[in-house]
Amino acid sequence: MKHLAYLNKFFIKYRWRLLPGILFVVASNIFGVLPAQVIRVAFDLVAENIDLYRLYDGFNRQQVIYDIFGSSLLLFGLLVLALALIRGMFLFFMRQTIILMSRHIEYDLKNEIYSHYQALSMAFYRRHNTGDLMNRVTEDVSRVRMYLGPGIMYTVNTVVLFILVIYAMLTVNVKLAIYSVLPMPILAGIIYYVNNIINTRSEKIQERLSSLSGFVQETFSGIRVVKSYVREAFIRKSFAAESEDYKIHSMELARVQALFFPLMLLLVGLSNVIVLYVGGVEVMNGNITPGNIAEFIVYLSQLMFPVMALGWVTSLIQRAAASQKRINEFLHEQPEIISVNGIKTTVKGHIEFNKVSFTYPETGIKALNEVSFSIKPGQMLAIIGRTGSGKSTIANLLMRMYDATGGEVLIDGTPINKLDLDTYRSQTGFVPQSIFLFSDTIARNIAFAIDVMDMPRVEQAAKDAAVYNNIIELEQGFDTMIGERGITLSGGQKQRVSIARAILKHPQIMVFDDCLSAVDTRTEEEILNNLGKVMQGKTSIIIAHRISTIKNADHILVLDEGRIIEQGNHHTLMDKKGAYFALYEKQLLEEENA
Ligand SMILES: Nc1ncnc2c1ncn2[C@@H]1O[C@H](COP(=O)(O)OP(=O)(O)OP(=O)(O)O)[C@@H](O)[C@H]1O
Repeated sequence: MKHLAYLNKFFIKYRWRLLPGILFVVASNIFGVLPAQVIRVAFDLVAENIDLYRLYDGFNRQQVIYDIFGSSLLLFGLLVLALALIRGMFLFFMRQTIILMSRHIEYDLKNEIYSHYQALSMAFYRRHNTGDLMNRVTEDVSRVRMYLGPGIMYTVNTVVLFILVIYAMLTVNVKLAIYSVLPMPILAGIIYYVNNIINTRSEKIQERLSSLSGFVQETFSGIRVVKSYVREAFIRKSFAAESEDYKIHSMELARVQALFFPLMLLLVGLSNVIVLYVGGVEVMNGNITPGNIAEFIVYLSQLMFPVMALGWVTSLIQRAAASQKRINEFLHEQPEIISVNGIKTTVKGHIEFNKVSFTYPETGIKALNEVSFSIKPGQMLAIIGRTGSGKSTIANLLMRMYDATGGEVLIDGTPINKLDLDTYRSQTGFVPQSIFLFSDTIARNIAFAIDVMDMPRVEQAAKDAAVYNNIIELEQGFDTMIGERGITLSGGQKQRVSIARAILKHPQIMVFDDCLSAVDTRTEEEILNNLGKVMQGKTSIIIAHRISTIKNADHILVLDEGRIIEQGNHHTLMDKKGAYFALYEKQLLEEENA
């Protein structure tokens, strides 16, 4: 329950919805209880008047008595109707305040979680899968809303109705009141017990559903692999097995649910029988009137819902508490990458790595080991090395996706973690190794860094990235949808759109992480030439596998197992006749053979 205390701030924020809401609940219940008393009076009136009517049998007056009797019954009928209408009005306002409040809080909570997610660092995203992140912002928030809306509404409703009805019962006849509410605690207990079973089973179903949708999502994302390996039948079988599991759990739930209502009706029926029997005896003893029995039956029917709600709301609150616990776990996660009072400055582009080491927190893999180098504004740094040698890790540290675990990364002489994160990142451009494009138009993908679309800038960026001609050849040009809802670009086109997206920013520091691998050498040369112009006076870091890509760089680092094994420019490295030279020879040979 303590986890739900987190939501109290929202109750304060929306107090002017909650407080009137509670008043409306009370008012609707008062008008819900009153009709029972009107019915009792009407019932007794009928009993009395029938006797009176018979007494005047054969007299002229009998018709007058009949008329008075008829019109007073009509009056009672109208009174019951009016009370029901007033109750209905308050019920409407009750929902309009409390349920609407829960929707407002749901909206606030979702936004709060989402923006917190955005503040969290890469390591957090590595630790948790996307399904989990999505579930907490959708499923868990929905459960919490059930507590905020129906949970609170029915709890107040139950308490108020209980007090009013039990009080009304006790004022009529204590003995009858005790007898008729006797089965109620049993009813509430059973409902609570059955509800818990239902919830545990629902939870299992939910888990199965998540795993089923995860399975479907993955197999459709990888549909090309599935088809090319002719694994459709195998995947279908796995899907059927997952569905079977889901079906079994759903059927188990349906069995319990099927028992639920008959059991409840049995206990309610039992209460009615007790009222009729004990009430009948009391009427015969002259302690109560037959109208009181009718009144009691109405009370009992009114109590039925709160008793049901009691069990339901209890388990609903338990589930909401479990969900809020999960939400709080994420909300209390602190971003590892922070910049408190960071320096907001214009970056010139002087980069220095001073004995930088880095170990990935998730795996404990030491990806960089005392790496030192320096590069001045306007220069191009190239990084080459075997796969897994730590090249992308340098890019990650430069973009401050992670902080170095040893040594220092300095930007214009200032430690990178002293700079304001957003200001710094807004002056850097990054083209990641695994290209990610949004399911949107090409233009909007390229213009991702800016708030207002600027077509001339988009077109220029596309030209610089040597993808302009490919785009205008498409039927809808820059307005062509790409991604899941649109066309599929080739690997090289995707890389170039991604480069255009970074170029458009005109950043002071640009990092290209192996993003020319799917581009042919001629186009690569064109892009590098354009970059030379765009990045004049700015710093670029190019990670590559081909020497042809980097041979014109001002400084080249050769990495191996997280260490720099050679550095210099193309000529000095060639003269060394070391690892770089060997790689060059090897690639030259491969090219000749090709
Ligand atoms: N996010 C991560 N979490 C844990 N370990 C990682 C992560 N990213 C990389 N590594 C590990 O760190 C080491 C260096 O990886 P890195 O991606 O920097 O190599 P790379 O030189 O860029 O390789 P490639 O040329 O194949 O892209 C590898 O052993 C890799 O398994």
